[in-house]
Amino acid sequence: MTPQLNARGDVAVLVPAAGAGLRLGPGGPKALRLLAGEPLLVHAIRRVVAAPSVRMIVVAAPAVEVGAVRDLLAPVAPVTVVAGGTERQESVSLALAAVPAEIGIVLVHDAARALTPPQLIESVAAAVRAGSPAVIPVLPVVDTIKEVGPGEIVLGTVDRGVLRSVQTPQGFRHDVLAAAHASAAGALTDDAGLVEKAGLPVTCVPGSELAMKITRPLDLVLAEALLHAT
Ligand SMILES: Nc1ccn([C@@H]2O[C@H](COP(=O)(O)OP(=O)(O)OP(=O)(O)O)[C@@H](O)[C@H]2O)c(=O)n1
Ligand SMILES: C[C@](O)(CO)[C@H](O)COP(=O)(O)O
Repeated sequence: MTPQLNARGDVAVLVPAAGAGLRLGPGGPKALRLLAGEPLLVHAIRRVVAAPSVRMIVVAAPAVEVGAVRDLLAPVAPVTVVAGGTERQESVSLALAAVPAEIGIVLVHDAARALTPPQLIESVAAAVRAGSPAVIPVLPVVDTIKEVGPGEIVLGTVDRGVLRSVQTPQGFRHDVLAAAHASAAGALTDDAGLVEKAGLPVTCVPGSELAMKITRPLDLVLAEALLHAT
């Protein structure tokens, strides 16, 4: 039986999944690439549907794959599938348009972070519910970070104590995310960046190693190992 969403939940999760996956190399859209025999998107959605607050899931799929993605996800969860855009930001905007006004909290979650645990989805949603207009999960930066100039000459060492590596799901009050996307000028790599530009506070909560983004070929190998270790 298909797992059901919580009709009393207060959270919609937008899942941008329309990217090409160029950094992963040839093999088709990244969200449909296989991890332990199943598409990354299936792994991601299975974890989203297991989060008790989630009432609605909207997937932005590659335009030519919308029908196939509907069929793929039908046994996994009740999802709305829309065609994504050429940039991640456009895919998120198109998915957001499908969310009814009465859902108060909207999370944006990369299909590429396929192993993100349901608990992280809940902790981001809880922080928005507690009053933060925008919430991001973060991890400390573990490498020494250098600023470099022309000719790859080091200009200086950045204080990594003030840096964070940012993950998804990123959580927002619905009105805040809608306003940020409506006034977005120029593409940014994450949704919280749009809210920062609007001058609103963005709150950090602890992220998860399992929410790693599958970006390059080695990440698929690591994800497969993590899948078997958890
Ligand atoms: N036009 C786009 C671009 C990206 N994404 C989604 O945004 C998430 C984060 O993007 P990234 O990991 O960079 O994926 P790709 O854009 O596919 O990767 P690449 O830059 O290597 O092509 C992914 O789930 C991806 O499918 C999207 O929905 N629409
Ligand atoms: C949203 C994101 O996953 C947060 O780390 C990231 O910014 C996506 O960036 P990408 O360049 O599209 O991979």
